Amino acid sequence: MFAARRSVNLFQKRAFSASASNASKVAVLGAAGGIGQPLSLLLKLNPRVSNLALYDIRGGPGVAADLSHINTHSVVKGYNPDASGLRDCLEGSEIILIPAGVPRKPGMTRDDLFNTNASIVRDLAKAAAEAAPKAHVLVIANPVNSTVPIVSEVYKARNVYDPKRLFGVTTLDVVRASRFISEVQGTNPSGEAVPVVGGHSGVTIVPLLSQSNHSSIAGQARDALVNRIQFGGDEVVKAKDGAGSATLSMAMAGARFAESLLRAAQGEKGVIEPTFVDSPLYKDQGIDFFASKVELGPNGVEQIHPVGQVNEYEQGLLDACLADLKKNIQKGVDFVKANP
Ligand SMILES: NC(=O)c1ccc[n+]([C@@H]2O[C@H](COP(=O)([O-])OP(=O)(O)OC[C@H]3O[C@@H](n4cnc5c(N)ncnc54)[C@H](O)[C@@H]3O)[C@@H](O)[C@H]2O)c1
Ligand SMILES: O=C(O)C[C@H](O)C(=O)O
Repeated sequence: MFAARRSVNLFQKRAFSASASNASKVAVLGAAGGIGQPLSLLLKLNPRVSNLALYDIRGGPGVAADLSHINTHSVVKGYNPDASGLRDCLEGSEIILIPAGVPRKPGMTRDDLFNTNASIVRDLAKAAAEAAPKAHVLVIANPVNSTVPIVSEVYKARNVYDPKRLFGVTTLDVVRASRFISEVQGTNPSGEAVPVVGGHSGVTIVPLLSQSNHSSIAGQARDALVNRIQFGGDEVVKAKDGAGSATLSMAMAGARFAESLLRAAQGEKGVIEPTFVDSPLYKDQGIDFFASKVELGPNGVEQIHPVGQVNEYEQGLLDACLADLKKNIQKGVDFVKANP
């Protein structure tokens, strides 16, 4: 009892010192949605967040009023798309998370969302480039392989592009990978780390089991596990049966990534997350964005880790990934060029 009380007190002290010296405004665009609501809840519980700004085309102020009753120190405010709602939401933000956009229904690919989500992300990026050009932008809206290049093109057109501050959120892929491998191996998922590189859709999701604790998994067991990690999103889409895709696990993954960025911004060294960023790794093949482990720092990307040693099977996965990724990225770039 005494020990429990003591650890709560220590947590509160740490929480206070982090917030006292570091005011961090975090904005969520699409905050009233399936991801937006639980993500905003987790951010409200994060002592590193001082201001939480919640925007949606409908429902932002309602979600904000609800969360604002939670007795953590951050101030929560909701915004509607009236005259200056989006701008006010964005101004002063250190981190902008974008889960705004439609989710998949059974039978759809993430690319099938492009026609709707491309313009949503483009317009939000335009507003962010104007109101908070130095914020870290975390793109959750699918298809991530294309929406991240859309944001970069919008920022480039306004001469405010900083490749170190733009992130496609691929955290859910490693969250799933560690969970799925733990189920197969009967281990604790928190002790499992499976690097996942490439992009965020189907075959562009490349798990590197040879770099995990279970490098000897082979044959059908390996194929089944790789397939489950690559198509884990489909499992949820199917189970929700028309009511959307992963929201709760995604909220956890998005909150974890935001927390990692805040830890790095507040001076912690060696914070590493997988993320889809402007990357030198395959630029020689015309592929400007790639997900791999990235060390985060106060200015965003500190160091992009290479893919590392892969086996022949994984090289095959990578080859398939790169072919698709190139097309997905180009589609985003072309969209902004044709629809600035
Ligand atoms: N990166 C990932 O790993 C990952 C994981 C899960 C889902 N997603 C994607 O996240 C997106 C959102 O999923 P969801 O389940 O939360 O969908 P949802 O439909 O439940 O919520 C989307 C929200 O966005 C809002 N919105 C729409 N247009 C907007 C605009 N112009 N400005 C602000 N808000 C706007 C809607 O009002 C809604 O509240 C989808 O594209 C989905 O595919 C990505
Ligand atoms: O599968 C989806 O469409 C949503 C998301 O990208 C996921 O991986 O769960």
